[in-house]
Amino acid sequence: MLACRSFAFAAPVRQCLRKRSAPQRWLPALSQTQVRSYAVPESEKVARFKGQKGSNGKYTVALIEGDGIGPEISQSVKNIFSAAGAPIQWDPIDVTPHLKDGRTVIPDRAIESITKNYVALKGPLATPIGKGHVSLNLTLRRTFNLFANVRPCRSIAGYKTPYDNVDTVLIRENTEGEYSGIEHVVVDGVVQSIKLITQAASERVLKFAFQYAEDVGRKKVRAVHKATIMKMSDGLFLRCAREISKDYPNVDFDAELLDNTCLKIVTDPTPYNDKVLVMPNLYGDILSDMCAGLIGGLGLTPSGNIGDECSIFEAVHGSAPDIAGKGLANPTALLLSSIMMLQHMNLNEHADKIQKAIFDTLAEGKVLTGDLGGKSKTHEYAEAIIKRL
Ligand SMILES: NC(=O)C1=CN([C@@H]2O[C@H](COP(=O)(O)OP(=O)(O)OC[C@H]3O[C@@H](n4cnc5c(N)ncnc54)[C@H](O)[C@@H]3O)[C@@H](O)[C@H]2O)C=CC1
Ligand SMILES: O=C(O)CCC(=O)C(=O)O
Ligand SMILES: [Mg+2]
Repeated sequence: MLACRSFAFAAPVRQCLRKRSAPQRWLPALSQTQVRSYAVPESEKVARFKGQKGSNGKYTVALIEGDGIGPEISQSVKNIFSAAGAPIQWDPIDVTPHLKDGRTVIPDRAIESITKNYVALKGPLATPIGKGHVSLNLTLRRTFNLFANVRPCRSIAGYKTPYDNVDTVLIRENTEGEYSGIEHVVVDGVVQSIKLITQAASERVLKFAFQYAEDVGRKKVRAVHKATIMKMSDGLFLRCAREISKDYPNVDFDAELLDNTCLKIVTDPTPYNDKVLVMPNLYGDILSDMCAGLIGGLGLTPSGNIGDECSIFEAVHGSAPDIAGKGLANPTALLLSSIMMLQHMNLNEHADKIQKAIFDTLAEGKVLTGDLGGKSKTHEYAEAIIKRL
């Protein structure tokens, strides 16, 4: 099983984060080369990706295909990576849970693969409602201490929505908060669910958010909270944010109440383009789906679950049971997550090449899946991307 994991950056990582002067690849790349990058900061790659190239010149990445539309969209990623000559070999793993000592656990083989390979790409995993096993998505995040969930959301050139220039970055605390899973019946008809907020977990995600803002050249970190109501829990998160902000004099800081953030983003998202939003778990879950709605839906938004020792990349969306098995799914969100993964592994040339083919295909607008108003099947869209490589 996993070794004990630190709740803060280890000292050498901390030094590495402070010393770096970031090559600001994320935003400048947009205007200079039209290659749109979803990179996590350079410091994260240096500090976190420790994978070894195999004797065949390839890196092994654990692959969880997932449920519902998972296998269809994973197939698109595999086909496109293979056509692009990306130096990745997949290690397919099964995370079907079983009971051990009364607890839901993921198979050891899956844990070993992710631990050994440092990175995984994950399709969506369905969670039963109200009963059954705990969310495997949350279990993976907690098992590997993937404390920061980075969820960027950018308008797609050529795809018209009510908003033209959305470019939000949301960082969600990923291990505790409202999703701590501590619930019990007090007496019949009375249930209590505990929102756990700790200083350690708050500080590590806040440090990550400030470092991220500095690395990608965003002006401000904004903490999104509801400390007016949850005075102690969100109050602690906010207090930690104010303290951590003092270590980052080059990044401005402010805070906003969650309900006000929702109102403002859907009214005009552009003022959020120079900010990094950081927040407790549940707020990040909800706001990230809301942001996806601004740019054309969940078929388009990627994410990275980042930890000190390994990272798992996945789309923001779920298993989409309403369209599963019909070839209707848009694989772009998982594809962009795989681009984030390549950038995290410092395989930027491959990331740029695939990313350009994706955005060019979308911009041309001839081969699109149904969610974007097109008529093409998942595999036809993937083939159109492959033709452009
Ligand atoms: N990280 C993960 O693995 C996540 C898993 N889930 C799980 O997924 C299951 C379904 O949840 P829902 O609430 O239905 O959310 P969902 O995200 O699966 O679907 C919401 C809506 O978006 C559409 N959609 C999602 N991804 C799409 C894509 N790639 N292309 C085109 N349309 C897409 C769906 O068809 C549906 O209409 C649940 O069991 C839930 O627990 C939900 C969110 C995240
Ligand atoms: O684990 C789940 O069932 C849902 C997770 C989720 O909504 C998310 O990761 O955004
Ligand atoms: Mg969600």
